Amino acid sequence: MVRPVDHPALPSPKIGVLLVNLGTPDAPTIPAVRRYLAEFLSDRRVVELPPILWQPILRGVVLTTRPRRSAHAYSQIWGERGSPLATITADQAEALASAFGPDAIVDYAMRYGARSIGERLDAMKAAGCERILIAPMYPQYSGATTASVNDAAFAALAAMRWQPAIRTLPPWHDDPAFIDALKASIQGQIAKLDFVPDTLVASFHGMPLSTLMKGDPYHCQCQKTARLLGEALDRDIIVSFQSRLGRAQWLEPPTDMTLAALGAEGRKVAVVMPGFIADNLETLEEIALRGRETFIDAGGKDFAALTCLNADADGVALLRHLIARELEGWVAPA
Ligand SMILES: C=CC1=C(C)c2cc3[nH]c(cc4nc(cc5[nH]c(cc1n2)c(C)c5CCC(=O)O)C(CCC(=O)O)=C4C)c(C)c3C=C
Ligand SMILES: [Fe+2]
Ligand SMILES: [Fe+2]
Repeated sequence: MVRPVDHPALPSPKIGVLLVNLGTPDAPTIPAVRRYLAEFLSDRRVVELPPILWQPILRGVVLTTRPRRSAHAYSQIWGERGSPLATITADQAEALASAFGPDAIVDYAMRYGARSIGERLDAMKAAGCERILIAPMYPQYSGATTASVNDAAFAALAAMRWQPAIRTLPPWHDDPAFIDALKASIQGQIAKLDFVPDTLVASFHGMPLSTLMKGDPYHCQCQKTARLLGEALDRDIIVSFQSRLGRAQWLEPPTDMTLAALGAEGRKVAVVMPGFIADNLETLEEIALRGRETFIDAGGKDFAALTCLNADADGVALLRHLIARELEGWVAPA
């Protein structure tokens, strides 16, 4: 068959892997944080109130008060390369660049703010990706996180004439490889502390209690991660939920009250945050800085906030394992 001379050039077929995390402001400033929060908190997967009720509260109250406090929080954790969440996600993608063979492209995107999912999917398509794995970087599934990432990916696809084939990475909250990676990371970090923790707290990002009642599996998946981790480490783990926002009832118990009570009891505490695969504002500011303060103010002395798996060897090996399994049939096993 003869190809018309003006037929558009076609790149050779590739596989794409798109790591997607939450997103972060462009800068630790009030205007940048306001822009970020306006997009984030307008997502109906995140705040499920009808927009006619929520938007006046968001515009009139939340976006006039919260950005100042949040910008200050971000300024305390901002690094030379920017927001830790963005930097670590970039490092994870970089570390995986050649993990799935010469025909696979590994990239990353953010659900909110810069480096959007649509922009990166367009870039992958232009580079010849005919099959793409969307990999939301959340161990536990929730409508507000995993589903929101997948919605945004499929919305971007809706604008494409020639869509790539798509797979999405399932949650891995109970995957033995995740539990093993957490166990190794926690044991390694605890061995380097200058005290021996007698109490291990697993703090997860909170969600409104109503999401559990409506069938969101997030709460159960957090509990299961903590139970399996406790079994693997052969020790009790106290589960708590951080970052309550607004007046509605959230998942309980709250991490700040848990840490205050443990401080008052004189416990030696290590906090792990197995709901995040990369350190971010919630781990570095809310727990490592403010959580420590709460604990010390209540009378506690020994406190450690352990880091997430990040782009450390254990973290990269885990992501490689999870992604390789999902690419089965698309790329030959390594
Ligand atoms: C790990 C999963 C997360 C869930 C579940 C989640 C739910 C959720 N979050 C908010 C509101 C805010 N979250 C904020 C920051 C933030 N949230 C997550 C992850 C989850 N959120 C991360 C990783 C981060 C940090 C991002 C970074 O740049 O480092 C913020 C912004 C900061 C602040 O002002 O406190 C808000 C707001 C809701 C309402 C919600 C569930 C419905
Ligand atoms: Fe959040
Ligand atoms: Fe928070």
